Amino acid sequence: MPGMRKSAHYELEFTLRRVFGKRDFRSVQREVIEATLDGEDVFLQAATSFGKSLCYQLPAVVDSGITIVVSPLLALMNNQVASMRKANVRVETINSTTTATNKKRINEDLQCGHPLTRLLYVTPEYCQLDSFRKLLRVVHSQRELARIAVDEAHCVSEWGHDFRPSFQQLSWFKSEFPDVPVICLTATATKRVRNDIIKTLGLDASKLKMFRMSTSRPNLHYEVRFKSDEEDHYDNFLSWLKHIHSKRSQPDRASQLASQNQRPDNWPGIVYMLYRKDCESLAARLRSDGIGAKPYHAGLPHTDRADALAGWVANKEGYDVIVATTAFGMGIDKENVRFVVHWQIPKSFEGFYQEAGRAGRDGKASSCILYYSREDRDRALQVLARDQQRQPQKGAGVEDQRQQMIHRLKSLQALVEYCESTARCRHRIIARYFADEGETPCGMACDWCRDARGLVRRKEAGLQSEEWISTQRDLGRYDVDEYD
Ligand SMILES: Nc1ncnc2c1ncn2[C@@H]1O[C@H](COP(=O)(O)OP(=O)(O)OP(=O)(O)O)[C@@H](O)[C@H]1O
Repeated sequence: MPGMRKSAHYELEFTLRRVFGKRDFRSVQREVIEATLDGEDVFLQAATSFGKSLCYQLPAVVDSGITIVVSPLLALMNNQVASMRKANVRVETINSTTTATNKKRINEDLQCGHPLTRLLYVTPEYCQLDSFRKLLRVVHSQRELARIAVDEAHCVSEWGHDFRPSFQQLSWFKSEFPDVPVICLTATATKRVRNDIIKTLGLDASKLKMFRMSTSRPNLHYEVRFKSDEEDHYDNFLSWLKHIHSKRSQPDRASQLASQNQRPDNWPGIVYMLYRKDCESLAARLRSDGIGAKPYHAGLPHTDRADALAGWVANKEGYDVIVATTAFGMGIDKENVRFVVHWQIPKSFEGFYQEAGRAGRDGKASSCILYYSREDRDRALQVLARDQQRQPQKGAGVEDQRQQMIHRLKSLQALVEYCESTARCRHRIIARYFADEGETPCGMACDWCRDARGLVRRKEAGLQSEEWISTQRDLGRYDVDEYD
């Protein structure tokens, strides 16, 4: 069985340089890779942009057999597949956009029992199909099923209990193939979520190799901007962006950028919205003001989404800013994302950290701005209350769902505290949420550390008072649409 060979036999450094084009391993990458190659089950929790994917991609290249990667989002799968293909690794994905011809070709590769495919990205829903399971049994019988990687493993806990129950069925892998190592990777898991993932996947906690790294992203500049329903914060955002463009357009800077083949207005970023319809209208509004913006959400045709992602990744003119729902985010890897803006308070603390984590993956300073209003806070709480009412009151899984609701509420409350806080470094607040005891270097990389008094002033001027909010709430002013 792959994984029985000891990792010492593999040319890890050579493959890192030759195939992945990296000079050195980052901290613990080597240890994680060695553990999974030695056949251990592994749990890796590390900050966004740490380089978790390499920890299953490199073993897939050096080891024999195929690695199945369970991945939650289409954009993430396509992004990863594209980057592995650039490195000439045989990688495939089966998802809703795979053509019948390609699916047939991939299935035939599996059916022969000795697949040439090194990595196969699939959704948890696909893993439930009998036809796919049958093929995996064939591969396993030939000792060619190298390992199972569960990417963005927190989804097992966060989504598995309600709208994507297939995550809960992933225990099938361990019960069917106990000898095949599993590697779980996530940037965001509280202790409860970690335990839930381990239990759900049927892993033995006492044998599991656990690697927990810091959540800290010191190059991200966190900032909360305050707003209310009374005013449109579009102008605030637009003038901020235009100011950056104009600084980059000054003659010296512009000629420097031109010599590097860069445009002054290529300041790539993502604006996150809660509602699909708002993505299109905001992108159109930005375009009418001269910003190259494209919408991205699950309701758009696949071709439009693929075009938006490809143009943005390639820094193409007209594709500088993606206005997206959370369908775009988790795991997306583009190195020069200079800003992530949340147009409203996101649904969870984890979601906020994940999405903000798309910024600054090249290590350079990048802005993470969250526009916060108390009206949006109340809307988010209303959505939660409504979802709670819709839950079944009896039957299997009720207790799991109840616990899940409690977690969602706690996570949202923690994010509200993050937004309302004027007493602590934002990097520190994030570290505390994830019970991360390591260093949280900030310097001036958050609005509190930069100017705590100014923050208090802006908060007082920008937010509606709690009295006003509660009166409006009683009048039913914060009725909500469905989220994406
Ligand atoms: N050892 C390394 N040296 C240099 N760059 C690396 C190394 N390992 C990974 N990277 C790069 O770091 C970037 C982030 O890696 P990756 O996408 O795997 O992050 P991640 O940990 O999965 O983050 P997220 O949780 O945000 O998805 C990629 O561009 C990758 O090529």
